[in-house]
Amino acid sequence: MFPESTTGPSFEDCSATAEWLLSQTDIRPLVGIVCGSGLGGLAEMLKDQKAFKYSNIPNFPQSTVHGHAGMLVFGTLKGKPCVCMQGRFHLYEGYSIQKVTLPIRIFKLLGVKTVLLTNAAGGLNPDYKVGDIMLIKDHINIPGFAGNNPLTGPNEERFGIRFPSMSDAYDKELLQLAKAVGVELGYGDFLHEGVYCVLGGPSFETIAECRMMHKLGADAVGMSTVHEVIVARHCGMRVLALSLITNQAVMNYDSQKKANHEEVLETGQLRAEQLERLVTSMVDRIEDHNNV
Ligand SMILES: O=P(O)(O)O[C@H]1O[C@H](CO)[C@@H](O)[C@H]1O
Ligand code: HPA
Repeated sequence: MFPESTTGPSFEDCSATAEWLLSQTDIRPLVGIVCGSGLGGLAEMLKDQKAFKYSNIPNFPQSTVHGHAGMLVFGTLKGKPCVCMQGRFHLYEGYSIQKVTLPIRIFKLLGVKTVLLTNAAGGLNPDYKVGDIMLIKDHINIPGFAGNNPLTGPNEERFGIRFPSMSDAYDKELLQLAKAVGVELGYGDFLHEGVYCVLGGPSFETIAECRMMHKLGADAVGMSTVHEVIVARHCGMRVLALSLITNQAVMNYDSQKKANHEEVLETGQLRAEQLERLVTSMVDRIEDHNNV
């Protein structure tokens, strides 16, 4: 038997939430978007909006972090039906990892084929500058090393298999497309492809931890996204994820700099428009199919 804390919301709970949402709107989303810290402006790009406060959605957790509005917005982007989480959940908010990733399973049950995830992240790669965009090509799941994986517990076969691969987590076709679209938009000088490392938070990293992650091959660090990617891939949705480098991780003992959430939100505002353009152009160009 699995302990209660590792079972998470049931398939029936997820279905009930999806059915409730589908009964409230005619939009049948093919693309699901998750907005990172300070990046919620993306949701405003949706046309013909139908928005739900998280507090009004059955079984949904509540957003508790500044910069995460707590609204689920349905609408169209470039004519394509989308659903957008204006605010995500994080482990450090105290939710179980299954609850943190519940909306991704709801996306699946709503009919979503492709998930576009955004986040704010600290740059570990010395070549990255504040305001750069990193397309995520791979991840390092530090909580996962210690057994904190969203697929822990009995496997729900209706979503996916017990042991999903993660070597193909980030869709290569979408990555190529995002690079091409980024260059077309003139973002070539501040667009990278790199590895995202997730930590539990909410405390920011020590200098030694930043040095360790960089040595392990990580280019950016954050406290989200990876759990969502694992759940999205488990149920066969395609994934594109990108980080806005909102601050440079402190790697040097001589530095007076300290990571802080205000800087994260400020950088989000500075680059919001460019990020919105990139995501909108991607939505316009992606083809809607699964990639299991
Ligand atoms: O990953 P998102 O949700 O963008 O948020 C990032 O910003 C917060 C820290 O400032 C952390 O929650 C980190 O994960
Ligand atoms: N560390 C962890 N998470 C973050 C950071 C960071 O430096 N910046 C934005 N989210």
